Amino acid sequence: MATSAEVQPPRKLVLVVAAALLNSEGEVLLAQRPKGKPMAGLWEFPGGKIDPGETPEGALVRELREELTVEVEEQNLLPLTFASHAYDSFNLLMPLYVCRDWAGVPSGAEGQKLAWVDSTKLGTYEMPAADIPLIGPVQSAMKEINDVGK
Ligand SMILES: Nc1nc2c([nH]c(=O)n2[C@H]2C[C@H](O)[C@@H](COP(=O)(O)OP(=O)(O)OP(=O)(O)O)O2)c(=O)[nH]1
Repeated sequence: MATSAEVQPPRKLVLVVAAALLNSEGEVLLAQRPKGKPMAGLWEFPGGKIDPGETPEGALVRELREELTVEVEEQNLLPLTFASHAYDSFNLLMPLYVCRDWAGVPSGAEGQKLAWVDSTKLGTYEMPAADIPLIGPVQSAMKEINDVGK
């Protein structure tokens, strides 16, 4: 006999897209999830859900404009890695892009705090569980870019 736990509907797959914005100081931008949102207070890579019919890159350009007031060209979004994580209520799939070129100065248009973080401090910010495996690849990308700049 099946128990109620066994007949839970399958968790839905939520597609989110995010960016590691890297500045000329060799830092990456993190945004703090605002109060009232799930996972409020945690630090994340800017981005958001992909709307129906959008490409991931199109969604990311839109999200960066809405959240940070910066303009990014799709050609400046370079795929880095992805997060795949089973949260309690949904499965997250989130491609992560590196972006080093944008127009404007990032500001938290939705009231979110922003932090430019150097590679050694990245692990000290509390992030969503899905983001933990992203820290290593982002640090490697930062190191590679900073080494080339020396
Ligand atoms: N942007 C972003 N979202 C992340 C990260 N890590 C992570 O688990 N998430 C999760 C948190 C949310 O459940 C989901 C993003 O959804 P969201 O609610 O912020 O997206 P959205 O901007 O479309 O917001 P909304 O329209 O639903 O208010 O992905 C990350 O690094 N960046």
